[in-house]
Amino acid sequence: MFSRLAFKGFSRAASTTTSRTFTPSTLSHLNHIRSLSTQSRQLIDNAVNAHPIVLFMKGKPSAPLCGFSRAVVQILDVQGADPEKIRAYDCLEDDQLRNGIKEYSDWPTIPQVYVNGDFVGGCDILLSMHQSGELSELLKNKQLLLPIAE
Ligand SMILES: N[C@@H](CCC(=O)N[C@@H](CS)C(=O)NCC(=O)O)C(=O)O
Ligand code: FES
Repeated sequence: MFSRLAFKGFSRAASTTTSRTFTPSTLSHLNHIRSLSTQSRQLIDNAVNAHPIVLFMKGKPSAPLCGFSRAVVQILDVQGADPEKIRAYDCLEDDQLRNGIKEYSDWPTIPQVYVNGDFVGGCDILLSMHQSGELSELLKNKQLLLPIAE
């Protein structure tokens, strides 16, 4: 079974400002936004690097709430990825994470898969890598397979 951890600790940053004129006070407001964004980035960075395989998805691995997320869970399962080495985050539980992860990776959608801190891709890329054998090679090289699947 995959483990799941709700992503806590995000501070809510305003995404827009209605002011069109940059006064010292609005600039200070923007700095505030930037610092919160940096904080969010750091939290995501910590999460991405805390486990060999990190999956940002909708729902839980045991109960995905979107077909794309379900497909990625199934691909990792079929590949024989070691569940102990996977940490999944439910982006539907945290809007800051749902938006922040897209900014972090510069990738517009969920699911997102990271291996050893590197962004690998979403559903289409994982599926393509699965079919080509590239995913198998990656997981094998990084020693992320269950012993029986090696
Ligand atoms: N082609 C994408 C499919 C994933 C996708 O389109 N996700 C959408 C719908 S679940 C998404 O994340 N939209 C933004 C959102 O819901 O925040 C992939 O390869 O991963
Ligand atoms: S939640 Fe509708 S396509 Fe993913």
